[in-house]
Amino acid sequence: MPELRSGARKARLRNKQLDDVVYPSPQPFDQPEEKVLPAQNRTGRRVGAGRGRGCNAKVVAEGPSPTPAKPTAAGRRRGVRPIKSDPAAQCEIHEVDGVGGAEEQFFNRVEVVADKNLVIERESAEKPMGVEEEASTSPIPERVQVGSSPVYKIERKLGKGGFGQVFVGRRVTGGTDHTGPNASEVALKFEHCKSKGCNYSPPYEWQVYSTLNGCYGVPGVHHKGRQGDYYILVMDILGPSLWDVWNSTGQAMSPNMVACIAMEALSILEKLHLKGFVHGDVKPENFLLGQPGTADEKKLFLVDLGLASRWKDASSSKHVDYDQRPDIFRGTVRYASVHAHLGRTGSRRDDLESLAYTLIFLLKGRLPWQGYQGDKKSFLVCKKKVATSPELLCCSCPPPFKQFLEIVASMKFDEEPNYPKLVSLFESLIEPCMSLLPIRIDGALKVGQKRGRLLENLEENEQSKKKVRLGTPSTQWISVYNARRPMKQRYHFNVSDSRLLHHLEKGRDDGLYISCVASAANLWALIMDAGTGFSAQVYELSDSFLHKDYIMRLWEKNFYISSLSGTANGNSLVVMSKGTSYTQQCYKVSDSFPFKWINKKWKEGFQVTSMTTSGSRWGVVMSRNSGYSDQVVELDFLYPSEGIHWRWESGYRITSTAATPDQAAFILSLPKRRTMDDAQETLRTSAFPSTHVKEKWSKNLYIASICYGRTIC
Ligand SMILES: Nc1ncnc2c1ncn2[C@@H]1O[C@H](COP(=O)(O)OP(=O)(O)OP(=O)(O)O)[C@@H](O)[C@H]1O
Repeated sequence: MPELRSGARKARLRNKQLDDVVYPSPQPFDQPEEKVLPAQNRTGRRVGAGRGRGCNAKVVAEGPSPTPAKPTAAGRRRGVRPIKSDPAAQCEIHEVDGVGGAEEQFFNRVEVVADKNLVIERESAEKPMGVEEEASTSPIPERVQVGSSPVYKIERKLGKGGFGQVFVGRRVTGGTDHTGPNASEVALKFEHCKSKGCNYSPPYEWQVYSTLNGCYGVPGVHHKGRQGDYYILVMDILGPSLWDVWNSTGQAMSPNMVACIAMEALSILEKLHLKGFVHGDVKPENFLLGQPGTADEKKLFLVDLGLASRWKDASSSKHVDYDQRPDIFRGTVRYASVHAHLGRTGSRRDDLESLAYTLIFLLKGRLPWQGYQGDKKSFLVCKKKVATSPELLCCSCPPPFKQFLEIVASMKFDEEPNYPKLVSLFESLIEPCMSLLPIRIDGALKVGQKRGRLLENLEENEQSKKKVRLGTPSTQWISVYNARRPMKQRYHFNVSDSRLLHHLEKGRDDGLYISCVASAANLWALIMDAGTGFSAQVYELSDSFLHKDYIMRLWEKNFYISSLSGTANGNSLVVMSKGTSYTQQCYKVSDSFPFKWINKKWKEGFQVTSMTTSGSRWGVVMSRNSGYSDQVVELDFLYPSEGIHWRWESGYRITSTAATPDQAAFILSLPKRRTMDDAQETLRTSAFPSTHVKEKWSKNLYIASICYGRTIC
């Protein structure tokens, strides 16, 4: 079966494919990949697309908890008291340090989310609303005249995307050229004014075309305006897309052909980037050749600027700021860069990574992440991309493709691509006789001329220092250290359930409270501090993740979750303390990282104060009055060192960490009050970092957060 995600998907296949071009019988993987649009587009276009399906998240406000068990005398005045893991005894609370919590407060505080079915909304192959439906109610006009344009008669359909339909427009009078304002034939892109991409204002793409008009490799736009219910763009007519060509040439292209495409695509992207834009949706369907039978028939063009965004601020000319919003995905799953999957602000490196996947697809006919279906598609595809080494992805490809991928996949967010060097990688694959080339490489030749030998050696050294994705997942301890005034800190690791009580009692006797807990291989790690500021502490070891009744009961007694950890086999250790600054708390358990929920709670004044995982599930605790003025998330399939460094530079510090066997998440916070010494360091170690901790202590750096899970690839 072809890779179709829904009936809607079928309907959206290009008319061109269905009507005009006769293909060899399709292979299971030969459907063009569908673009996924953000629910909220930073550029303001296509807001709302992709919404409405796939989100089963429920926020359940809980009713009153059962009456708490009466505290035992033994528990009174004790700072730390365990509650047995025996399920029958789970609700028995042995510690109470003054029972408080009026019902009102209790209700105020309770906001438990016990939903386990959160799916990533952006992944759903939701049919963008708009053109298709509107088309039936508002027929495409027979003649078009917008602004000062000549009158065009509408002829055959050239193509259709999620938002636009493109038709041939034949000039009714005059017009003798092939391209330009005086052309006899033009391409007319219709977008319905009610489509989500327009929302009664001209499509965002128009602004980009206006800024780029005349840019090398971008079709010229001659007129635009509204007629009836449609916004219409009049542009140069082009020929088949690389997707069409790939299909008509038996779904494989020669290295010579793909090398020409690589070089010319790079020169087009260079020009586009020079204008301050990134394309945001580089893929075979968006590269078109010139019209057959014209001088441009071997010339490459890049269309569809609907997802373009600025990498360089128009007024300041500075690079836009780094950010990560894991709920925002823009682009096409098959070709999107890993950073785009993870919701990082688009920059030049993303177009290049998408180009690498495009080239490898054209060459090999398949990418290893094709075939995933369903709500977790984007997650699974991204995971596969991270775990596929350039070596593996480019096996059977000539070496330049692997080199290209290695370079672009390890680029920094604000790094300027070395276009001449990238172009030159493919030179060895080009046939020497220019007139026989399947694609014209005029632009690439100009880019290549800039290249100097000296520069080349310099850059090669730089590249060799960079990390390349190895494709080998690894799990490690991630420990975070904060500078602070000297204090007593103690750690225990490889602690079995039965030894927990012993360590905690010993700590309590020495005036230490638990500041962090973590788990590896179903054994616990405990960090105990003298400087927590807590006045009382209880914990519960439970065979569920997380034990709602216990937490609610302790909330009622003015204890708040101060740390927690889950184990791979579904157990959890919840530590609740008095003496925190928190005034309200809520938590959520979810099957995928609950960024949407976190984002919603941020808006309500909550901040993440602890989080953990159990297998692939996440447990996130958020509190009001946490002492942070702002918070951000770094989420990745490996340790996101670059993102963390960007955040550090902006004053954020890691305040929570958690990792599954697939992903690591970091919460970074901006403290309301800056401390004198805000130094922070992180370590990743295969074994518990016992010797490292001692070294850090000698420098007054103390463990602030620790977890075990996915780090590197
Ligand atoms: N200038 C052109 N000349 C010829 N065909 C074109 C031209 N522009 C677009 N097309 C055809 O129309 C199709 C849809 O165009 P385009 O990608 O701009 O629409 P879209 O609705 O923005 O698509 P998407 O859903 O990818 O955002 C293209 O894939 C191509 O086949």
